[in-house]
Amino acid sequence: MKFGTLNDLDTLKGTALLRVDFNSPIDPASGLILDDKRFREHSPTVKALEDAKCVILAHQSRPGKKDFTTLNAHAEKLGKLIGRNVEYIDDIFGRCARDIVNQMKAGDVLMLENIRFSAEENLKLSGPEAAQTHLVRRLSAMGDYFVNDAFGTAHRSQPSIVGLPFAMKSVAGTLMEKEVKTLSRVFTDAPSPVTFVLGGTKVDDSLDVAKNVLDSGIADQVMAVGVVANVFLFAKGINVGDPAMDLIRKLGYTSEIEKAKEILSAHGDKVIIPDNVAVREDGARVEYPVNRLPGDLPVLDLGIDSLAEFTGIIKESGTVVFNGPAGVFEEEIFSTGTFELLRASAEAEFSVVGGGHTAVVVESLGINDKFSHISTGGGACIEFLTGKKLPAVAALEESWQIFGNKA
Ligand SMILES: Nc1ncnc2c1ncn2[C@@H]1O[C@H](COP(=O)(O)OP(=O)(O)OP(=O)(O)O)[C@@H](O)[C@H]1O
Ligand SMILES: O=C(O)[C@H](O)COP(=O)(O)O
Repeated sequence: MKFGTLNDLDTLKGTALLRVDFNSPIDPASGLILDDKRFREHSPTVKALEDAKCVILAHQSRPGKKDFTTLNAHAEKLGKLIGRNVEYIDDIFGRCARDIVNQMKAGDVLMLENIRFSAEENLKLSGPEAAQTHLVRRLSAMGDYFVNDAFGTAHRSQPSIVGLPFAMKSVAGTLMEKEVKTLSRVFTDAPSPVTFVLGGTKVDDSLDVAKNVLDSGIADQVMAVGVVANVFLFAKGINVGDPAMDLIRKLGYTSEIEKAKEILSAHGDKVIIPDNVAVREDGARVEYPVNRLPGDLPVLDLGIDSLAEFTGIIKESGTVVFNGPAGVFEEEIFSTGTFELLRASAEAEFSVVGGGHTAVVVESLGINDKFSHISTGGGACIEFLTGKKLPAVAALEESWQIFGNKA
């Protein structure tokens, strides 16, 4: 099945409901939005809708979290970036929101309140169920068509993501289209050899990706770094020490060790694991071979010898997919592995970065232009790479079947 895009719509006039993902890091003290990547990435879609009355639906964080807040600053930031007035209203589908939408003129942009302020948006529902929520019924009555550009939220089965496509004609925005097309290339015509570098702390997701890409033959090799490497090392019978094991336990990943063992027994020769690592000893970076690690020191980065081996393999790769840092890069002495692996990956013919932390590092190193693609998705990108169809994509495809060719 295929989904519709902006090019498939007969007209980009009328009232467009545009779902974006502006969820961004926010400074708790000042309330300032600290990173505008997602704003920059959604701008082309907002611009493409310049003849429409553009009603933006977005979220910031989740209920219960400190950065769960209103979208006033988000409207301001978008306005500055696109050089147009973006009006913000502290309402989602109530009388005030409906009145203001009714008064909009072509070319106006309106940002509704954080859609997760509506309790229903925080439910996990199927598309048809979600289409029956008050939220979707009210919102769909306010627009002529729906544009989903929120790739970063594409892995959530929430009403604005999966319900609106069942209630009205819906298409993907330019960012959604670009993300799906580029990430799909990893599965289809990626230049070989294909190397996945999987690090960071999300061990369960990373092991799912590793299993999918090795079972299916998409990856020629998987490099494990960060906490993911520690789990593989332990699965291989290496004592990574108490601090690393405590962290694995604290993150709830003890059961992942079994999964890592299964991957190693099926594809052991294709899983590349560090031979030497860096630990903190008396406040300094000290390197050890993994089979001579002192049991009481935390493993915080790839060692230099393994780094040389890993960058060598990356340099021979046609495609590199990088998700999750190689160490505690926030501390300068443990940033070498992450920085150097990213610099090497940027040189590959086809280079893709996923994961919020990793994308921020790439931008701070000033090598963002060298990568073929830096995904705006954290969880969405990694779930895509596990080979599952994302709920947002499935809903857009269904929608195109239902409404696509009808006026
Ligand atoms: N060996 C290690 N021990 C402890 N923490 C580590 C280690 N290696 C990496 N990390 C930590 O992993 C964190 C990032 O992991 P995460 O899986 O969240 O990355 P990401 O997928 O790029 O980001 P996001 O969750 O924002 O999408 C960093 O804060 C880093 O300090
Ligand atoms: O940043 C993200 O991953 C998306 O905005 C989704 O946010 P969530 O994990 O709170 O659903």
